[in-house]
Amino acid sequence: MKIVADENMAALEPLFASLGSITSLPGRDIGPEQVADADALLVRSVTKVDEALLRAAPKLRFVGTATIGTDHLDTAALARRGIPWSNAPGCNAEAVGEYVLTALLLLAQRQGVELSQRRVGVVGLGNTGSAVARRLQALGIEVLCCDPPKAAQRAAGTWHELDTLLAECDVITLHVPLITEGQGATVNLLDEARLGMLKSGAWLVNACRGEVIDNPALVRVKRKRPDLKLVLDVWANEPHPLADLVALAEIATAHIAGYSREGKIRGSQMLHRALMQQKQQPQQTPALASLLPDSPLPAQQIESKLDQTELLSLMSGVYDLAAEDRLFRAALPDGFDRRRKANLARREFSAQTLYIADPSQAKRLAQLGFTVKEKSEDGV
Ligand SMILES: NC(=O)C1=CN([C@@H]2O[C@H](COP(=O)(O)OP(=O)(O)OC[C@H]3O[C@@H](n4cnc5c(N)ncnc54)[C@H](O)[C@@H]3O)[C@@H](O)[C@H]2O)C=CC1
Ligand SMILES: O=C(O)C(=O)[C@H](O)COP(=O)(O)O
Repeated sequence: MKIVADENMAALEPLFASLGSITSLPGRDIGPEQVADADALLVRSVTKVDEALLRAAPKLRFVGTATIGTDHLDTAALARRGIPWSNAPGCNAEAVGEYVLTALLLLAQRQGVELSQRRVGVVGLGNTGSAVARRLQALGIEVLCCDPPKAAQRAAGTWHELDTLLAECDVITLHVPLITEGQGATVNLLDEARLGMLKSGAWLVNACRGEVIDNPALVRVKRKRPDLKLVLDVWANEPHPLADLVALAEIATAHIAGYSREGKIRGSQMLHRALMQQKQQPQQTPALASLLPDSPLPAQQIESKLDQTELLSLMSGVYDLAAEDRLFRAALPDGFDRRRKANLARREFSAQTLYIADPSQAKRLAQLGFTVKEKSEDGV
C-alpha cells in the first residue's frame, strides 16, 4: 500500500509505517503528480482535494484529513468516485480552547481590564467553541451562545441570535465551519454591516476560518473604530494575509490555534482508526501516551488563588502566545508556513502538572486543562 502524507502530520511512522510505504511531502506541494500511484492520501488543511487531484489518482481508496475543518475537501467529488474519507473531529479542540483563553487574558492584561468583567459571545458551540466556553465558565465569566443548527435541533442550552451577541457581548469569538454556499453559508458571516454592530470597545476573535469575516471590510471598520481589538489566527487567502489587517490586529498568529502536539497526534490516531476500519483490519491504534514525548515542563506547586496576571503567567509558561505574536509579524511576508511548522511542538496545558492543596483552586485549574495533583506532604 502506498501512502502519500503531509510531512507535518504527527506520528506518521509509528502509526502508518506497518501498513505500507509512506511518501511524506509539504502539504502545499501535494498535487496530481504526487498522488498518481497512491492508495491512501493523508492531508491537512493546506491540500486541496478536488476533482482534478482525484482524477489523477486512479488507485486511491482512502482520503483522511487530520483536521476538524473539511472545506479543503470536495466531498461531492469523493462521493462520485466512491472514495471513503474521514476527518478528525475534536482532535484539536483543547488547543483552540487554550489559545482563545490565553489570547483573552493577554488582551485583558494589555488593556488593563479584568476578563471576568466582560461578557463573551461564542459563535458555534461544537468541539472548539465548547472547549472555549467551558474554560471561560470555569473562571466565572458570563458566556452567551449562538449556534442556529443546534438551536434548530433543540439541543440543550440557551441559544441566542448572532445579532443579539453582537449587541450585548464585549467579546465575540468565532468557531463555525466555513460553508461557502446554501442557506447555512458562513462565508462573510461577519460582513461590513455586522462588523459595524460590534459594541463599543468590543474584542473580536477569529480562530475558525479567515473567510468567515470579510477581511477588507474588517480593515475599513477597524480603521474607523480603534476601540475594537482583534485577535486573528486565521485569514482570508492564507498563507498571504492582508498586511494591513495583520498590522491592525492586537494579536496575530499563523493559523495555529489548534496546534498542539497532543492534538496533532489525536488527529493521526483518528485517521489510523478510520483507515483500519476501511480496510477491515483489526489493528489496534497505539495510545496517545505512547506516542507523546515526555513533558519538558517541571511540576509546580500552587499555594494560593491565582489572580489574572498569575494565571496568564502560568499559561504562558506552557505556551508563550505573546512571543508567537511577535515572531509571526517578524516572519511576514513569506514566513506564514514557517511559523506553522515552528508550532508543531507546542504542548497542551495537560503537560503541566500542578500540585494544589485547595480543592476549589484544584478544580478550577483542572477545568482549564492542567494536570492537577494533591499537594504531597513535602511539596513537589
Ligand atoms: N484555527 C485553527 O487552528 C482551527 C480552526 N478550526 C476551524 O473551526 C471550525 C469549527 O471547529 P469545531 O468546533 O471543531 O467544529 P464542529 O463541527 O464541532 O462545530 C461547529 C459548530 O458550528 C455550528 N454552526 C454552523 N453554522 C453556524 C452559524 N452560522 N452560526 C453559529 N454556529 C454555527 C455547528 O452547528 C456546530 O455546532 C472548523 O470547521 C475549522 O474550520 C478548527 C480547529 C482548529
Ligand atoms: O482542524 C482544523 O480544521 C484546523 O484548522 C487545523 O488546526 C489546521 O491545521 P493544519 O491541518 O493546517 O495543520
